Amino acid sequence: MNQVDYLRISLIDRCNFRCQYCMPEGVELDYILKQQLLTNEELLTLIREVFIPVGFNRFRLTGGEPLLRPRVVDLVSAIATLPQTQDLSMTTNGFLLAPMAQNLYNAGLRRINISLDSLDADTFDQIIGNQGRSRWQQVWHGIQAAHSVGFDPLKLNVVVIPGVNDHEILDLAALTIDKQWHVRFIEFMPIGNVDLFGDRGWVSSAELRQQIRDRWGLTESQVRGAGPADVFKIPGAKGTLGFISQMSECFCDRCNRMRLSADGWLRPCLLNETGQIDLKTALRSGTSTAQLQEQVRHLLRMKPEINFKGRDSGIVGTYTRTMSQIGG
Ligand SMILES: Nc1nc2c(ncn2[C@@H]2O[C@H](COP(=O)(O)OP(=O)(O)OP(=O)(O)O)[C@@H](O)[C@H]2O)c(=O)[nH]1
Ligand SMILES: C[S@@+](CC[C@H](N)C(=O)[O-])C[C@H]1O[C@@H](n2cnc3c(N)ncnc32)[C@H](O)[C@@H]1O
Ligand code: SF4
Ligand code: SF4
Repeated sequence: MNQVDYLRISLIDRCNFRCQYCMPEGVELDYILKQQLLTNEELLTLIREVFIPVGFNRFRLTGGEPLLRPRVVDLVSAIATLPQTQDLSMTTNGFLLAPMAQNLYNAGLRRINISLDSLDADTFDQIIGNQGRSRWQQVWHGIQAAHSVGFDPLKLNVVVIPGVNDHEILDLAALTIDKQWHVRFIEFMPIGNVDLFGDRGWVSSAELRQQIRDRWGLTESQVRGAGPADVFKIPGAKGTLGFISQMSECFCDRCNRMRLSADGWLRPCLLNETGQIDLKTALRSGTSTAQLQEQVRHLLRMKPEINFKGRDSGIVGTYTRTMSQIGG
C-alpha cells in the first residue's frame, strides 16, 4: 500500500479570480463563514497532534486563493519550523505574490506552484473572468518576484482547455528552455464547470507531448515534487515539463495524499466524497487529539477502497464542493 504522507490544506475557499474551469461567474457558492474557518491555532494543533503522528510530513497550502488568508506568513513560518515538516509548498494564482514573495521565503517557504493559463493577457483575462483592468501583468510580476527571491522549484500550472488556450502549448513549453521554470500541463477535470467541460473538455497529455516532441524532442526528467505529474524536458532546457493526466491515465494506485478543507473536513479523495471527517467540529466539541488520530488512521486504512474508481466506467461525478473549496 502507498505511504499517504502528503496533506493538501485549503486555507480559504474565497478567491480573487473566477476561473472558468473552477468557479465560473454566475455560479453561487456558499462561502464558509468566518467562524467556521479553522483558526491558525486549530490548524496547527491538527498538524502537530493529529497529522504528523499518523505519518503526514509534506504539506501544501492552497485555496481558494491562499494569499487571501489573513496571517498566512505566520502560518507558513509555524509549519515550516516544525521539525517533522519535510516539504512545505503553496499553490497560488500569483496575483498578490509580488509584495509577499520575500516574506514567504523568509518564513520558510522554499517552493511554489503558480497558475498561469496563458501568455496572452486577453486570453488570460477571459479565463480568469476578469471584468476590469487586466490582471496578467500583475501575475507575471508575481512569478518574476518568486523567481528573484529564489523559490526553487518554481512551477507554473496550466489547465489546458480546448479552443481556449491549447494553441499556446508550444509557447508555454518554451518558457522552460531559457529559465529554470517548470511548466505543468493539467488535464481539465469535470469538476467546477461541467458546462465548459462539455463532451470532452480536455486534451490528453500524450497529444501535448507529441506536439512538443515534434518541435524540440522530449526526454524523461525529474523535479522535486510530491504530486502526480509525469516529468519530461526539452533536451538542453533549464526547466522541465510536467503532465498531470488525471483524465487519460489513472494514477490513483499511487495516490499519496488527502485534503483538508478550510472548515476542517478531511477528504480522502479529490474525486470521491465518501468518508470525509469533520475534524473541526470534533476538535471544538472536545474530542481528544488521540481520538482524532484514531479516526484518521481508520480513514487511511479505508482510503484504497475510496480512491476514485469511476474513471474506467466514464462516470462524471456530481460534487457538493468544487475545486476552489477543495483546493485542487
Ligand atoms: N485527480 C487528481 N488530480 C490531482 C491530484 N493532485 C493534484 N492534482 C491535479 O494537479 C493540479 C496541480 O496540483 P498542485 O497544487 O500544483 O500540486 P502537486 O502537483 O501535488 O505539486 P508538486 O508537489 O509540486 O508535485 C491540481 O489542481 C489537480 O488538478 C490528485 O490527487 N488527484
Ligand atoms: C483550486 S486552485 C487553488 C490555488 C490557487 N487559487 C491557484 O489557482 O493556483 C489549485 C489548482 O487547481 C486547478 N484546477 C482548478 N479547477 C480545475 C479543474 N476543473 N480541472 C483541473 N484543474 C483544476 C487550478 O488550475 C490550480 O492549479
Ligand atoms: S483555479 Fe485558483 S485562482 Fe482560479 S478560481 Fe480556482 S481557486 Fe481561484
Ligand atoms: S482521484 Fe482520488 S485517489 Fe485518484 S489520485 Fe486523485 S485524490 Fe488520489
